[in-house]
Amino acid sequence: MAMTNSSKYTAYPAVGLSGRTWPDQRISSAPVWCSIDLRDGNQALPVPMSVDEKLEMFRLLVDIGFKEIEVGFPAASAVEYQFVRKLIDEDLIPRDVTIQVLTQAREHLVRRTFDSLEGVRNAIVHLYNSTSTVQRDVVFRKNREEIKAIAIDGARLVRELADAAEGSAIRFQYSPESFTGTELDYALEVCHAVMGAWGADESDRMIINLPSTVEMSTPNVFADRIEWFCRNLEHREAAIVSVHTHNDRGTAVASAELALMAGADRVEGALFGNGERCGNLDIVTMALNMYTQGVDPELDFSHLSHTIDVYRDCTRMPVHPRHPYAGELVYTAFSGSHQDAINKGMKALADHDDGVWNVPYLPIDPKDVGFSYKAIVRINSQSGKGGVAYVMESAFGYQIPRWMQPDVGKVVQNVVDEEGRELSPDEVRDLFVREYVRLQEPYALKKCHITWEDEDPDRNDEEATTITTAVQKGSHEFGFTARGNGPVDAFVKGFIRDSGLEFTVSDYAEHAIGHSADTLAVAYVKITTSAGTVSFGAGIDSNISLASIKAVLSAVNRL
Ligand SMILES: CC(=O)SCCNC(=O)CCNC(=O)[C@H](O)C(C)(C)COP(=O)(O)OP(=O)(O)OC[C@H]1O[C@@H](n2cnc3c(N)ncnc32)[C@H](O)[C@@H]1OP(=O)(O)O
Ligand SMILES: CC(C)C(=O)C(=O)O
Repeated sequence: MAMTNSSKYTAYPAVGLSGRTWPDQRISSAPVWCSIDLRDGNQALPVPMSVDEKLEMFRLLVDIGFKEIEVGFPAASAVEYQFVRKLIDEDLIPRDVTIQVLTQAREHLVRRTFDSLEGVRNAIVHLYNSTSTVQRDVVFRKNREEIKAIAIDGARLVRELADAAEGSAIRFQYSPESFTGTELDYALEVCHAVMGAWGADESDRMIINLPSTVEMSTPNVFADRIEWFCRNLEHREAAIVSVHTHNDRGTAVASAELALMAGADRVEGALFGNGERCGNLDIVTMALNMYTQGVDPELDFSHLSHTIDVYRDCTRMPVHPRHPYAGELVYTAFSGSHQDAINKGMKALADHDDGVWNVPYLPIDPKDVGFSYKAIVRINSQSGKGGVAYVMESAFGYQIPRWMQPDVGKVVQNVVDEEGRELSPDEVRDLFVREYVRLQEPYALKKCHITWEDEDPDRNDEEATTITTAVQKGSHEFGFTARGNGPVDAFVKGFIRDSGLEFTVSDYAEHAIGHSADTLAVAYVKITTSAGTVSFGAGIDSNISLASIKAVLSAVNRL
């Protein structure tokens, strides 16, 4: 059935903001971050966290560097209440961290919330009531004044209880919940009323948190709303403007980023975007977006796998393999042209590292978030020569020369096509060795002795090296002695003379693998027959001369 009912939805209204400034702004410093993993994240889980799981998550959030952490909705359940008590009773809150608790603007819930906070050093009490048109009409059946009165009554009670909480420094936060479904002027009116009830001023700033409880518009419209709100807020200096974006349209991060450009000071969100429905703003993504623009996010995600492990354990939620920065496939290229560019980019970086990360297809250095370069390139049927060369070099140290890469790429491509699966790095290496190195048919080198003549100004360089070999061909063994300008030249001359084959070595490269006593030499050759046929071979030996002779023989065997 086709989707023919779009007419039952209405378009979100534009703000009509003139002279908007946010499009020209840049995010140049970290906002105040508030983690809501233990509240909005938790309330959205099929199985909410236990007290122990909440504690494990709390410790992770502290380690990451959050200074404000919404730890729950203490009036909601025994676990929520007990967790707050545990943090306070067992003195588990670092001195530079402020816990935040959420409550509806309802008297019994506010009172219970304050009970949970008894003895706390610092806390933010976060009060909310829904102000949206639809909730006014269908949930509360109250008009604008009556809904505003809920907020004011709640705020007054919070002020009274906070004043009575001796020894505790309580700050205040108010959210006109469902802000995105609320007329802007009305949201502002309610926030002004709450500010008045709390007596917020520059020395005692309240947090006004503007949630896209349901994300309803493109991020630019949300940004317009935030800029409009900041412009029209009386006593802007008495408020910290915070945003709390949801991801119903898949743009929670963009909305929060544009909101910062539009004047917001603070951002609430959760690790990997956990939260109601399609989730909250993903703080990992937003922080790393800032980081990759050269801005210190003041949150530490340098051990992202540990963050993922704790998150999975506590929430029982997976992290999608394509999740920005964190998914297990986001640092991997399977496709040939990407692999080729990454291979060249990594090489360029190694050759002249000026401290600036600039590798194609990799917006962040995986090492900055604790991942290795191991899986940057993986080999399947979409892969190309550059990818194969990258795997061979990064995993095993083989520097396959550019002129040989297309041939090796084709060999690997044929196998992945045939097998219809990914090849592991070990399988790629084994295939290379099988195909180019370990070839004993039809010719196998049995013996090889090389001598050089002493330095002699009258010496003919063309004849300076003498080689004596024994070569097996099937059941027949033949040997030759030949002279040349080096071992390869001497071997080729003798071999051509005795085997009757006609070829020249048209390309040659060599390098060492490993260190000190374990060093091996690898040689690569391309030979071209008199008929124009080309063949590639490689040789490995602790002796570089033998490695190159073996490479020639491998290329001959592959003809
Ligand atoms: C957008 C957000 O994420 S907001 C956070 C939401 N989080 C949660 O809801 C999780 C925690 N909440 C809970 O555990 C429960 O809802 C509780 C314990 C807070 C309250 O539970 P209950 O009293 O059983 O009520 P319930 O949750 O069904 O709430 C609905 C009632 O609260 C009323 N209500 C909701 N908010 C308010 C408010 N600010 N002021 C007055 N009444 C309110 C509703 O109108 C409704 O009233 P009705 O019963 O007369 O129709
Ligand atoms: C309580 C508020 C901030 C909330 O969670 C929301 O509106 O999504």
